[in-house]
Amino acid sequence: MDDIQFEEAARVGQIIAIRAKVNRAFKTSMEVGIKVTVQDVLTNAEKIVSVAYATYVAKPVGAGKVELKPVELLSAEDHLEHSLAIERRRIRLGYVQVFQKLMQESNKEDTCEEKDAVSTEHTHVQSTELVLPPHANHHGNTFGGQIMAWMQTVASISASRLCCSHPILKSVNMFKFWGPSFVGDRLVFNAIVNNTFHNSVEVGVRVEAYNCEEWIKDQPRHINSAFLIFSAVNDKGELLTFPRVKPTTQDGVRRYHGAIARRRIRLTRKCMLSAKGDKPSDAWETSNQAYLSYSNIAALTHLARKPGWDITKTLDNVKIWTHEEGAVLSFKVEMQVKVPSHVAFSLLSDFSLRQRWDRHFQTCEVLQAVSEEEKIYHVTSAPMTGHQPRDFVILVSQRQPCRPQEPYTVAVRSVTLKAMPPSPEFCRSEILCAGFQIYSNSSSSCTVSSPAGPPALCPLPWGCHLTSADSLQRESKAPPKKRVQSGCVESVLSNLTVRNEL
Ligand SMILES: CCCC(=O)SCCNC(=O)CCNC(=O)[C@H](O)C(C)(C)COP(=O)(O)OP(=O)(O)OC[C@H]1O[C@@H](n2cnc3c(N)ncnc32)[C@H](O)[C@@H]1OP(=O)(O)O
Repeated sequence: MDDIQFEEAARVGQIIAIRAKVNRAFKTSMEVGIKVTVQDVLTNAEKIVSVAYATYVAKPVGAGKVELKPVELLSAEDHLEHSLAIERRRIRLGYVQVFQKLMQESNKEDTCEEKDAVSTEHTHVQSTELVLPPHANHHGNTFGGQIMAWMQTVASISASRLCCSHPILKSVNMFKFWGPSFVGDRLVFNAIVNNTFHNSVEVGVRVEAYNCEEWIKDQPRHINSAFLIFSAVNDKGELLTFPRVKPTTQDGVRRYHGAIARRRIRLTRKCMLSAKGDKPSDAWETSNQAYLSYSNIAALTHLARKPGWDITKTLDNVKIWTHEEGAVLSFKVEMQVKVPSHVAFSLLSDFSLRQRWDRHFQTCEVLQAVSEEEKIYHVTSAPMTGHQPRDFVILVSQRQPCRPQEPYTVAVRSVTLKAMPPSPEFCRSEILCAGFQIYSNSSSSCTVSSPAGPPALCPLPWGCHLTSADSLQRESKAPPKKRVQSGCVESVLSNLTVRNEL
C-alpha cells in the first residue's frame, strides 16, 4: 500500500464514491489506483478524500504463482496511468534503500534533550483481536482493510496519550503486508509514538499473528508494520501542538530517527506536489531522487499525451506541433528517421554525444552517473540574447520500453546540485520539461517525438490532479499573453537538427 493522504473528512450523511482500476499488470503483481470522493447531498459539491495506489499479488490456493496477462488499454488516461505505474513501482521497490540511506544520515543527529519531553514508553498501547469469518475473504485471509482499521484504532489511542484530545488521521506511510493471517489467528497490535513534529505525531504499529500452536510456543509471525501520522484540533478547529518526546530504549532511538527519515521523504513529496512552475529547480537529495526521476518521466509522458496538439508546420518528414492551454504554449517536434529505435535511443540518450549534433551545446560534462538510467550533466551554451553564455544542470532520465508498443523515453529537467552552484561566468538557465520519445516503426526506422513545455501541467504521484487543477486555474487567470517557457524554443530548434545528424 502506497502512502495514503486524507485530504477531506467524509461525514455522516454524505455520499462516498470509491473508484478503483488496475493500472498495470506486472508479472505476478498489479497496481490498482483508487480514488475516493465525497459528495454533499445538499450542495452536490464533490471533494476528493484520497487518491491512493495499492499493489495486489495474484495468489493461487497453495504454493505457486499466477502470471498476469497485460491489461487492455482503452482510453488516453489508461495509457498514461499504465506508463506511470512502472515509475511508481520503481519508487516502491526503492523505498527501503532511500530510507536506509536517510537513516545513516539522521543517526548523526542528536535526540531530544528537552527536560520536559515525554517518554515515548508512556504511549505504548497493545490490543489483541481474534480473526473471525467476517474479517476474512473467501480464502480465509484476513482483509487488509480490516487489519488497517484495527491498526488505526490502537494507533489513535496511542496518539491520544499525548494530545488529550481526539487525534485525526492525516496520512499513512507506505507499507507492506509481509505475510498472511487467517481465520482463527490471534493478531497482537503494539502501537507506540515514535516522534512528534509540532502539529503532528507519528505512531508506529507492529502486527504479529499467532495460530493456536504459535500462541502456546510464543512464536509470532510479523505480518505488518505501519506508520500513521495524526494531528489534533481544539474546539475552535485550531491545530494543537504536541509535546516533544524522548526515547528511553535503543529501539526507541531507532524509531525516533526512523520517524525523522520518513518525514523527510513525506515532506519532499508534498513539496514537489505543490511545486509551482516559477520556482527554482529542485535540489537533488537522497530523500527526493526517486520523486525527481518520477516527475521527470511523468512530466514528459503527460505532456506528450495531452489532448489538443495541433500541427503547425510540416516539412518533409518533420512535423511541428503546438499546444495551447490558457496562457501556456508548448511545442512538439516529430520526425521519421531511418535508423532502428534502439540506435536512435542510444544516440539521443547519451548527452555527451550531443555537442556533435546540437550547436546549442558548447560543453557537456557528466556530474553524477547516478545509475544506468539517471545521469546529471552540466551543459554550457552560447548566449541567445545579451552577451553572457548560459549553463544548465540537468537530470537526464532514460527508460527502455517494457513492451514493443511503448516508446523509449529520454526525459530532461533542471535540478540543483550543491556541488555545482551558479557561477558569475554563466547565466544559470532552466529546462523545465523536455526530451524524446522514440517509437519503433520497423526494424530500420523509428519516429522521434520531442515535446517541450512547462511542468505545471504535469502529474505527480498521489493527489496530483488537485495541484494540476490549481495550476490550471492560476494559468487561466494570467494575462492573455502566450508564455513560452525558457528553453522551449531552443529545444525545438536543437531537436530539429537531430533529423539531419541521425
Ligand atoms: C480481497 C482482499 C485481499 C486482502 O485484503 S488480502 C489481506 C492482506 N494481504 C495479505 O495478507 C498478504 C500478505 N502477504 C503475502 O502473503 C505475501 O507477501 C504475498 C503477497 C503473497 C507475496 O509473496 P511472494 O510472492 O513470495 O513475494 P515476492 O517477493 O515474490 O513478490 C511478489 C510480487 O510483488 C512485488 N513486490 C514485492 N515487494 C513490493 C513492494 N514493496 N511494492 C510493490 N510490489 C512489490 C514483486 O516485485 C513481485 O511482483 P512481480 O512478480 O514482479 O510482478
